Amino acid sequence: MAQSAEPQSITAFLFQPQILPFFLIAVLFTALKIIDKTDVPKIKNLPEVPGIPIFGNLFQLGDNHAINAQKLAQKHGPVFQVRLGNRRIVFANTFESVKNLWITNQSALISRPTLHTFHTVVSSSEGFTIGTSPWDESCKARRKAAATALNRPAVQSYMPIIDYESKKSIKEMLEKSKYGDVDIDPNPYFQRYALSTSLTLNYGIKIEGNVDDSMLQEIVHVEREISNFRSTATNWADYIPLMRLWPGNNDKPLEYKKRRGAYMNRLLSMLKERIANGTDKPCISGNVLKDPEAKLNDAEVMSIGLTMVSAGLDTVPGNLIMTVAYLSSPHGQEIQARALEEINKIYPENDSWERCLHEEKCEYITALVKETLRYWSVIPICLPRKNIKDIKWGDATIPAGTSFYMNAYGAHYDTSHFKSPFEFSPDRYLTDKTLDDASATRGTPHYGYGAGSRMCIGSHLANRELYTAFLRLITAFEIVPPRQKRDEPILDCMGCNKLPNGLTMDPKPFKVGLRVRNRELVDRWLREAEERTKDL
Ligand code: HEM
Repeated sequence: MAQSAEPQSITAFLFQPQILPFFLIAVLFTALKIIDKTDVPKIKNLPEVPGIPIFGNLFQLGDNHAINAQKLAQKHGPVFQVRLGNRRIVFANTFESVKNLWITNQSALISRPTLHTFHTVVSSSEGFTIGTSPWDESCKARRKAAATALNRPAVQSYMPIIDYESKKSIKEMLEKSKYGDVDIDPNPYFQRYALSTSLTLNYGIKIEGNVDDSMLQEIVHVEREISNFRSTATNWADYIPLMRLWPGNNDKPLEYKKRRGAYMNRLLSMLKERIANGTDKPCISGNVLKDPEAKLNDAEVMSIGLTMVSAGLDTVPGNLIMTVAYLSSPHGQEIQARALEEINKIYPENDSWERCLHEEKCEYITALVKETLRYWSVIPICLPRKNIKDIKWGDATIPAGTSFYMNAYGAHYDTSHFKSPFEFSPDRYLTDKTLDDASATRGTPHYGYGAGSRMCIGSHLANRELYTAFLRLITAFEIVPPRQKRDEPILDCMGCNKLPNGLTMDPKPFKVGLRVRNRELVDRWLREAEERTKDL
């Protein structure tokens, strides 16, 4: 009797009007303490941006993490810690701090964190790409296989594909612009250029149709949506587990997962069918599937396929078309004139279209490619990393298991490293007489491809795609502003982006005019490329 009366009396005590408010506050406080725990405790001696319970610094970083983190760095220093929901994140915001953490500490900073929306929802059946995989034996094997297939000599052997695809895009641009009479949006031509190149490399299957090809449009659309699920800024449910319970929270990710699964499985079955019929063409996944010694299982072959389809799809066209936009501006006219002069000096016989397949002799175009990768910073917050060993930063020890975000935009617009970073200036990357920025030509030129142990393994391929496209576009066309004011591009790296909190830049639509420089010559270059690639 006495035992059953005791709890009742405690309840009665707590529910007294003068006690209840204190009791509720205590309950709330304890609940907050439990929910509000971060994966990694506060790191001592590392500046911290003060945040609020549950959300941490999500509101301060807002819908443009790159710009807002750069502003926070002015107050808290180049490297600081924030809390995004229950995650502790170390942000690096300057060129030097990225170099120290990503390059000097590359063996420690080799893994990637997993995030709920992308890893648990979108990737539950097809698995992760290489760039989203934590470091383990499987990731190592996939990365090695893909890196071997994308190394410099391998990429040289793919130049016929780049020859074919760039010819095809320029030919279609000529036709759609009615040889310069109509302004056009260059984006779809370069989306096909990038995707068809990757599909040919990986599956031996190219996009046969024009830019309205339905498979092209489906893949471009779905991969863009999925890249937003990968963004470190858009999905608050990644950081606040309670938000995952919100009805409908997973509907969109699940829809796109299904749509992606459909074309990924179709591409793999097409390849397997061709292998069975003996009609397949040499390609990366085909080589793995046919190799009896291959150490990769089916899931790993799918992961390489996912990587090849997605990795260059937003990045190559984003860089290409935004520099085409810039070239149409008044300063862009000067850059085109300079580039053309340099190309004509090296290739007085007008054979640059063919020679660029074997050599990269025009230093000015190489510099234009580098400046493109810096200025447009198409992945403003680089793919996230996680350290597998403690890392020292000043007096702080950042424990293994912490997530790191590289503010590539902040590093590219760091005035202590780049002179006049807001100017688009290929000259800063010329090695001789270095006109305006000596520091940029030493060591790592930019972080467009990331840095260190998990740096982009597609950079040789992407560089060749960009170099070939710029050289061919500049020799074929005078790129001029559009006729209508409303079609004019926005020429700053943040203003031009439809989706500043996405993983990759999504350029706002614009048009340019393309005046053919010498129709006879362009027709000849197109014919020759067609002849060279007729068996592809
Ligand atoms: C201009 C085009 C491209 C840009 C700007 C770009 C940029 C990047 C960046 C910033 C990273 C993260 C690196 C890091 O964490 O340090 C990355 C990773 C990666 N990229 Fe690219 N990329 C491009 C094209 C490509 C292409 C064409 C491919 C392959 C076909 C590719 C394959 C990869 C892979 C596999 C990774 C993951 C590496 C890893 O996690 O170990 N990329 N890329």
